[in-house]
Formats: sequence, structure tokens, C-alpha cells
Amino acid sequence: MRERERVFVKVSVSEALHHSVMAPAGLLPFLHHIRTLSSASVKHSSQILHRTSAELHHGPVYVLFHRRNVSTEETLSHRVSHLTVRERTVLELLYDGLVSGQRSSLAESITLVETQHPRKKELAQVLLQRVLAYRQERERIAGGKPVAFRVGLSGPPGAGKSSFIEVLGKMLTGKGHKVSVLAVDPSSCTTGGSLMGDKTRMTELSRDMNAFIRPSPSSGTLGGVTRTTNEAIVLCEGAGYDIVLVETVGVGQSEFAVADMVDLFVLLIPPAGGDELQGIKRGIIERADLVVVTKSDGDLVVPARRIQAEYTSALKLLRKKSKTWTPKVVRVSAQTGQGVPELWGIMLQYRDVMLYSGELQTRRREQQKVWLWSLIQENALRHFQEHPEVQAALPELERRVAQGDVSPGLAADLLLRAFRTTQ
Ligand SMILES: Nc1nc2c(ncn2[C@@H]2O[C@H](COP(=O)(O)OP(=O)(O)OP(=O)(O)O)[C@@H](O)[C@H]2O)c(=O)[nH]1
Repeated sequence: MRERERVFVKVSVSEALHHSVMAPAGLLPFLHHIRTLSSASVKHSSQILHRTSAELHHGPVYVLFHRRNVSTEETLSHRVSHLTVRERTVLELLYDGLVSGQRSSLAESITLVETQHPRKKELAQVLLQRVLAYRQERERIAGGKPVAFRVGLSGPPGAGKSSFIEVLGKMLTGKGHKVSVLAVDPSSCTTGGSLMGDKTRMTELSRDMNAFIRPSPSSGTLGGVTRTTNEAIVLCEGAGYDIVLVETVGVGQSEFAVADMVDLFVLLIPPAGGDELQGIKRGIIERADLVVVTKSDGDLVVPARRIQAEYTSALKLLRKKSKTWTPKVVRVSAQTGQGVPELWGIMLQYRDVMLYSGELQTRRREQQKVWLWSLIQENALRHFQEHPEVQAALPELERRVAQGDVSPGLAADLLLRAFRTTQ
């Protein structure tokens, strides 16, 4: 019965196209019929016999599909109880090493969350869950205060990000902080090359025992890198890093992704006008809690002051992002170190104001939801694109949409129905 329904739906997608071209009115009864079929397919309550499209081509193999409530605890304990002895030992070692602050364990744990391997992905989630619980306990002991201050730093290539992070990072480790630097570089995902430069960056900071620097993964999508960066933040915090700096270059949506994972978002601008600044999107200026004009030294002091004044007036015209904080524009020089201690003072002032008002906690809660939804979006789209029925119908539909004889709305509707009916 279900097989017949499936085949019918398959045939009917092309039928519907025919109808849509010949007689748009003929489409409504067809869509109604598909709707009836799809609702019939979800009527089976506890267990339904589900046949995938691949099986239609590979003989009658039936898969028992359990529909049941999803319990987080159940899922987690199921995951843990299904670990082999070896896997448990590896995770135990990683966890112990991580929470005792070993950099090698932190590096290995981040590699684990970056993996594409399905089994290792599961192990990474088990590890993360434990680290999350550990972090939560530490926050509880600290009276609800976050264990780390997360700062995002963005700016166009050559803005002076790495030079600035090196100076700021050294200053902070000198004050007894543990600093981690994570990079999000979408260009390295798509081209394998890096906009942030393949040169060795932050050489001094990378030798500092209280600093941990992790370059951007060189494969995956921006969505994937966003997920692993969010997870890497959790791991860094578990490893005792109380300041987490997330650096990104202003390309694509990476800045927005980073703005959605940090407490304080800083935009770095070089003291150059014209074309170099055109790459800075207006939307990202609105997201900035602080604007830092870099390289404010020597001959560049005058243009740096001018840029500072321009951004100060521009920010006044923008919608306020926070109820309690007014974005500021400051000038620094990584070369002379001027302005860096003052800037850190402003960053701390920001953190205290936001913590005291409760806005920082609210922002973090919202960010968790944004993160959840970006994961859902990425996975749902992948499932959709990889679905056999969708893959079968897509080329023809795309072609006809491009030709203009099927509307994109109708094509999307048909593809979604083919996807849903065969879930
Ligand atoms: N005068 C001056 N030059 C600086 C300063 N900071 C960085 N620079 C120079 O600006 C150039 C770019 O600096 P980086 O720190 O590599 O800039 P970045 O934004 O990290 O650049 P990417 O690695 O390409 O993303 C280098 O030639 C630095 O020497 C500064 O404070 N003053």
C-alpha cells in the first residue's frame, strides 16, 4: 500500500508539472490529493513500516521505524552505554586532561568536535555534554557568573587584528589570565587558502604557556565552522581559559556568526579611507559594541583620529543594540601599545555593566537558541538536498524554473511535498 502511494507521488510530481503548464487550475485537486496522502502517511502512530526510496530500487527491504518521544536523558545514557571500553577510556583521558588544563587535550578535543566522522561526532557530543556539566557546576559555584569573557574581533584583511590580539593577549596573560584565540575564516573552508594569512601569526603569544591559539578549520561550510567554534568555546572554557577571543575576517556572514557567539563584539578598522573601508558592511557596524581604530601611530595618528570621529558620529545615527551600553570608538596602536590598557579597561566596564543589568545573561540565552536554529537549518537543508526523491525531481524542476514555465514557489512546494510524503 505504502509502496503504491510512493510510486504514485513520484509519478504525480511530473503530472503536476504537466498540469501547471497546460492548465494551472488542474493543480489544485492534485495538491489536495498529495496533501491527503501525506496526512495518511503520518497517521500511523507508534510504529510504521517505512520504505525508503533507495529500497524501491534495491529490493524489498523494510525498515522498522519507531516513532517515540525523544528524551534527552535517555538519548545521552544510550550514547554512553553504547561506548566501547576503548572509546570510554579515550574520552575519560581527554576529559581529565582538558579539565586539568592540558593544552594537548584541549587541541585533541577540538579536533574531535571538528571531525566529519559519524562515530567520532557522537563521541564529541558525549565529551561536550560532560564539559558543559562541569562548566555549569563551576558557574554555580561562582554564583552564576560566567567562567569566561567571550570577545569577538572582526575586521577586514590587514586591519591589524593579529598584531592587536598578540599585544592584548600578552598583556592579559601577564595579568594572570588564560587566553584562548579561535579563528573563523570562511575563505579557508571554500578555497583551502586563508584570507587571514597562512603566515605564522601571533608568534609570541603562541609560545606563551597561558595562551592557546587555534586556527580556523580548513574544511566545511560556514555553518559547520560556526558549530565547531561554538563547541570549541565550551571546550576552552572547560580547560580553564577565562578569556576567549574569537577572530574573524569580514567575509560573507562570518562576522554575523561570530557576533552571535560572543559577549562583546569588537570591530577593528584600519586608519585608511575610501575603498578599503567600503568592504565594511553597515549591518556589522550596528552589531559592534566597540569600534577600534588600529595603527594609531606615527603618520597614521591623523587619519586614525579622522576615522574615529567619523565612526563616532555614524554610531550615533544607528539603532541602539543594548539598553545599557552605548558603543564607543577608541584608537590603539599595536606597534607602540598605546591605548591597549585603556581599551581593556573599557572592555571590562562593558562586561560589568552588561552582567549587572542581566543583559549579558539574556544575550547568552538568545545565542544558545540562535545556535540551535542554525544547526537545525543546516541539518534540515542537508537532509532535504540528500533525499532521493528530491534529488530525482530536482534537475527537471530546476530546469523548468530557469526556463520560466514553472514558478519557483510551485517547484519548492512540490519538492517539499515529495520530501514530506516519503519521510
Ligand atoms: N603602523 C602600524 N602598523 C601595524 C599595526 N598593527 C599592524 N600593523 C601592520 O599592518 C599589517 C597587517 O597587520 P596584521 O596584524 O597582520 O593584520 P590582520 O588584520 O591580522 O591581517 P590578516 O592576517 O591579513 O587578517 C602588517 O604589515 C602590520 O605590520 C600598528 O599598530 N601600527
